Amino acid sequence: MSFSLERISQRYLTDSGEIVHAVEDTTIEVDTGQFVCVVGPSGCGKTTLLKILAGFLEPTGGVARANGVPIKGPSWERGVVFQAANLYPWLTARKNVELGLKFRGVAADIRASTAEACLDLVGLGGFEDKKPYELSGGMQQRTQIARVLANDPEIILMDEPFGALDALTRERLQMDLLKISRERRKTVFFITHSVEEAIILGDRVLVMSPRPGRVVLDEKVEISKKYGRLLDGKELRSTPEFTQLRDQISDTIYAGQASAD
Ligand SMILES: Nc1ncnc2c1ncn2[C@@H]1O[C@H](COP(=O)(O)OP(=O)(O)OP(=O)(O)O)[C@@H](O)[C@H]1O
Repeated sequence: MSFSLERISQRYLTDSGEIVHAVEDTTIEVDTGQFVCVVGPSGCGKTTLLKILAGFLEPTGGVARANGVPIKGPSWERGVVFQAANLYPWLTARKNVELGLKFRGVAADIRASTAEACLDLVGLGGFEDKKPYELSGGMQQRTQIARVLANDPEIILMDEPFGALDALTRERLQMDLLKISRERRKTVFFITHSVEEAIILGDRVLVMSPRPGRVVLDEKVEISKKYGRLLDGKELRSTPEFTQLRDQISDTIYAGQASAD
């Protein structure tokens, strides 16, 4: 499923009566199966765009569409993964993953087999009956991803999903996510503060300016294509193309920050 943000602007009215101009006239078009990463300074409106795509927020200007249809509210077709896993502590991993299907009235046996398959997919086979407190942070995050995958969304919206994880777990989850999104041809909108993570995961990296946020750089990542196969994170990082792109993206972020100061 493709999606688009067309001339989106977002102004928030704060409790103190101040108007915060978070996003300004931003247009982004993303094709089915594309993995788009968004980077930019804190407060530039990344989460705002994700909330609009999720249907949690109606923009004050412009229109968001999924497959050409205006987004009017949340939908199972668009799954959201946040930085914190937000699992229900009294439910097992399996029951947490089943929850969305339960709300949709899916039969118990199908719920159970779907949850099992999704937990297996994220490497949590054997942990189905553990409660969140019995799982590590990385495992909880895997459970959250399994919960979203169980709904089989066409679009996955991810807000710093690996930000709180240690480097090793983060790298493992990055590779798992890449594999799953490619195999299942999901369209992914992925927010991160890590320029390296954006290049490793993205087919495309968008850089946003400081508030009011706009897209100031939109770069295709074609390093693996050039080498004729999918490179893993370590291989990718050691190519000159990676270093060049990382510097270009970082320079764009810093230049935007410097002009905002
Ligand atoms: N509900 C709200 N009411 C008022 N202001 C808000 C609201 N939500 C966000 N903002 C403001 O809008 C701006 C953009 O916020 P947003 O969370 O989209 O940025 P972000 O790029 O995701 O930031 P970060 O990288 O720190 O998560 C910020 O200045 C924020 O304070």
